[in-house]
Order: sequence, then C-alpha cells, then structure tokens
Amino acid sequence: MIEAIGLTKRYGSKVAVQDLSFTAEPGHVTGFLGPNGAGKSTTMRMMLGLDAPTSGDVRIDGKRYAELKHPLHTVGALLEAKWVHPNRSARSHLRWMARANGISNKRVDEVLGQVGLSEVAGKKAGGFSLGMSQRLGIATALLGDPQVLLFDEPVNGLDPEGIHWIRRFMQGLAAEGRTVLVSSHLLSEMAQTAEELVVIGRGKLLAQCSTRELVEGAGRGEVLVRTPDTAKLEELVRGEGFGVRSDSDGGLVVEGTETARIGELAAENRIVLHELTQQRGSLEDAFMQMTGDDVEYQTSLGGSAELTGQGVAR
Ligand SMILES: Nc1ncnc2c1ncn2[C@@H]1O[C@H](COP(=O)(O)OP(=O)(O)OP(=O)(O)O)[C@@H](O)[C@H]1O
Repeated sequence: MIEAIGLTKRYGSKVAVQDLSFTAEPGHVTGFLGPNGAGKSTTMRMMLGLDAPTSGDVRIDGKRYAELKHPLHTVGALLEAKWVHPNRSARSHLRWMARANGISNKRVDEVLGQVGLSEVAGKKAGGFSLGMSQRLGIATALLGDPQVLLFDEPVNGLDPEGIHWIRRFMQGLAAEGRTVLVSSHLLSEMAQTAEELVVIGRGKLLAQCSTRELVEGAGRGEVLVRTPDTAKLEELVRGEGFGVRSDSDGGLVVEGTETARIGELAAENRIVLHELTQQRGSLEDAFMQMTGDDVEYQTSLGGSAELTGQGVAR
C-alpha cells in the first residue's frame, strides 16, 4: 500500500505538489492521472526517496523509503526506460543490479522470462527498441519481487501492441495482490487499465475514485429520447423547465435529468417512445470538467471548463 500524507514539494517559488493526500491499495491498478506538469513525476520521485518533500510524507507499506530495510524487495519502479548503459546486455545489466542487492542470477533469468526478453538477453541494450527498453525497465523493477510497483508514463511512445502488453502485465501484477500505481496523462489509456484513479491538477488532488465513478459522477445528466411525436414532447419537457436540443437524427437531448423522469412524463401524456437512453459522459469529458482550470499550459480553447468534481472526491 502507498500513502501520500499532506505531501508538498516546492522548487523555489514554484509549488509542484501541494498538500497531496491519497492512498493506492493492493489488488488493483491505481491510475495517477493529471495533465502535463501536474506533479505526477515529482510525487513518484518523493515516493522513491529521490526527492525530499518540503512537507508531508509518503509511506510505502507503512514506512518512509529511507526506513525500508530492503528497498528493492519492497518497491520497484519504472521511471525512465533509457537509462541502461548502451553497451551492456539486458542480462548483464540485471545481473549487475542483482549482485548489488544480494539477488541471485536465477532470479535474473526469471524476470527476463516474465517480461519476454529471454531470447534477446545477450544483446546490447543500446540496440533495444523503446518497447524492449520498457520491458527491461520492468524486469529491473521486478528483480526484488516487490509488493509495490510504480510506473511513470509507461506507455508513452509505444505502439499498440506494446501498450496492450504493458496494460495486461500491470493488471496481472495487481491480480497477484500487488499495489500498482501508474501515472499517465492519457485518459483513454487509464480507463482501460486502472480500476481506481487519483486525479491531480497543478499539484493538488482533484479526485480519488473508481474509474466508473469518475465517468458516472462527472458525466453529463442528459437523456436521449426518440418519439414520433417530437414537437409535443419537446413542448412538455420545456414546460417542465428542462433545456432541450435536437440531435442530428431527429431525436431530442434533454438536459439535466434522468430517463425515469422523461419516461413518466411521456406516459402521463400518452406519448409513444422509440428510444430513451441516459447519456454518459466519456472519461475525457469528466477529466476536462475537473482539470479545465488546472492545466498548467492552457490553450484558449480549454479555458472555460469548470471544476465540477461533486460526488466524485472522497
Ligand atoms: N527540479 C525542478 N525544478 C523546478 N521545477 C520543477 C522541477 N521538477 C519539476 N518541476 C516543476 O514542477 C511541476 C510538476 O512537474 P512534474 O514533472 O512532476 O509533472 P508531471 O505531472 O509529471 O508532468 P509531465 O506529464 O509533463 O511529466 C512542473 O511545473 C515542473 O516544471
């Protein structure tokens, strides 16, 4: 388990992370989501003792990183893939890491197998593709068989096959009961990978919730309704004070309501319905609503979105 408790990091006058508190629990993938510059990497560096918090604390299984007796056996991380010496083979890199940490060569071969690099283990890492480098980085993180794993933007720049592989792999690690925290600014990716989400903007917590809650809680409350009696239904829903607009297929989109209300209104007035569907916002919509004002480098197009995280933050 990972706990961030009132975590703050300042670089001079720049506040990168501000009073951030959240938890990532074992057994599922937790997505650490935020726009560029939100403070994800800074937070992960503090988790690994690579950066000291200005105030607040991070606990990994109840302890600060500096207090861990066997850090590599407790927490593994993939921060940047291309840091391996280019002339070293994958196997010799892992053996070197293993030796420094009292880990056997047998374990090196195990993790090479786990990430699918056994056949290229003797090749120089300098010639590896980004996908292979990511696998080697993951193998390194797994060397000590840690219960807690951190992945910083692991799918950046990967092709669809590489993305799919990493996604499944992280879910597999979580299914073994490990705590898996993965950062991303890709919402669609997180929707497919993570069950739980921690959303930050400008270093501050915007929400901690399940992916499902985020979509449902921040999605627009709109109902799509189709009827052969469009004009009459439109008059009725306007009469009830709902906003309404037409969709491109002649249906009506009623704003700020639920299907039950529109179904009852139609029944009371003996209006036949051909379709009655609750419209759910996409994760992208939900995220834009939450982070619109918190994007560091905002374009003029994104400026008007409001922070409407009600019912989402825990
Ligand atoms: N060493 C540093 N010195 C000064 N400012 C820094 C330093 N490291 C990070 N920052 C600033 O802190 C903020 C958070 O950066 P961070 O890299 O943690 O964000 P991020 O969410 O990981 O973004 P990205 O997805 O772009 O990597 C940014 O404004 C960044 O410019």
